[in-house]
Amino acid sequence: MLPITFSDSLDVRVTDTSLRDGSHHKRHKFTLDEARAMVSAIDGAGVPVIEVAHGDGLGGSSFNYGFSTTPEQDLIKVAVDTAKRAKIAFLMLPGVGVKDDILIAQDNGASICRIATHCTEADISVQHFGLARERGLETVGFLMMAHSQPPEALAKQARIMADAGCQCVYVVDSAGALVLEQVADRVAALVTELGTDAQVGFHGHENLGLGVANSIAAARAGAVQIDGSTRRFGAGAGNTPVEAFVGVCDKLGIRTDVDFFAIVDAAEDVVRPAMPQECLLDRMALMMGYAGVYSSFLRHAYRQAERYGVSGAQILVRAGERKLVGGQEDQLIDIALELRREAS
Ligand SMILES: C[C@H](O)CC(=O)C(=O)O
Ligand SMILES: [Mn+2]
Repeated sequence: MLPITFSDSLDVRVTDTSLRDGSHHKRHKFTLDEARAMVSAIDGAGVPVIEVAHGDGLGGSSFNYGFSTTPEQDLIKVAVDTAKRAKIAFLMLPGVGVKDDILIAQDNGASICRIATHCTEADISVQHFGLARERGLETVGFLMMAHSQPPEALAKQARIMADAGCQCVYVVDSAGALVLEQVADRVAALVTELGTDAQVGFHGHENLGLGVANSIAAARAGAVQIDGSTRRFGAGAGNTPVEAFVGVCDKLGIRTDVDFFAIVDAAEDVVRPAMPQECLLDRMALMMGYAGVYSSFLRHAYRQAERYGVSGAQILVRAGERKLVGGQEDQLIDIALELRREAS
């Protein structure tokens, strides 16, 4: 018996993460009005879960990651007040946020606690899952940069999260670097390891243009929770576009409970106007997918490239060579200085 139950009309539960992963693309500048409008439209289209937080999770508003225009807890409160059906989720990275942030988010009405760690460090999430379950929150675990580990290694990390109280462990393709079978193999390894102890989810990025295809591969391999962002509003080239994913699911007979026409309208009329620009599959984003670089480094790489007069694409390629992980944003400065030295 799986610990989370969905309605009978659902094969895959979609989580829209545009108000969290999109925060990277918007440099954490969401306003309360934008959050209200987006939640109203996305919830109205039937998306069952909406994630809201700073791009780097609760507590992310900082010099290293970028300061938020609106405190994330205020965004959560507005999302909870606006949503008629959707559950509101939040993300937290142990060390970026602290346990009190979880309690405040719950007081503000959020009901799903998503804890993210680098995919070799699930053990730092144990106390957070314990607290969340003790408080009656639904729990999700994120194994970030999942391309960097083979399926068996990821499955072992997923076991740590599940044993700590995580109800669904996600394969998180933070770099948009995984290709079809590589997603399916990782999801299948987690499904085998976790059995009925926890569900498996997938979070994709579009850096190689594979968000929808990879998400379908994940669903076919047994993932029952899939993330996307309406209009691809996310880091790098963006996330799996919810509206395209829902359309493809309709055609394949995979039930999501999301109304295709309503989510297409939401993407065009409400979400796009809140975006600073479209999320592009351009040179920089492609480098990230190809070199396996954390998608949220994109805006930081743009900034350092401009500041030091060097190639942003080269910064990203070197970040991939160095196998940088989330939290090492400051090393992009070192790389930019190195490139400038080499050019002089
Ligand atoms: C904190 C990251 O942005 C989480 C995420 O969405 C990813 O790794 O991808
Ligand atoms: Mn992401």
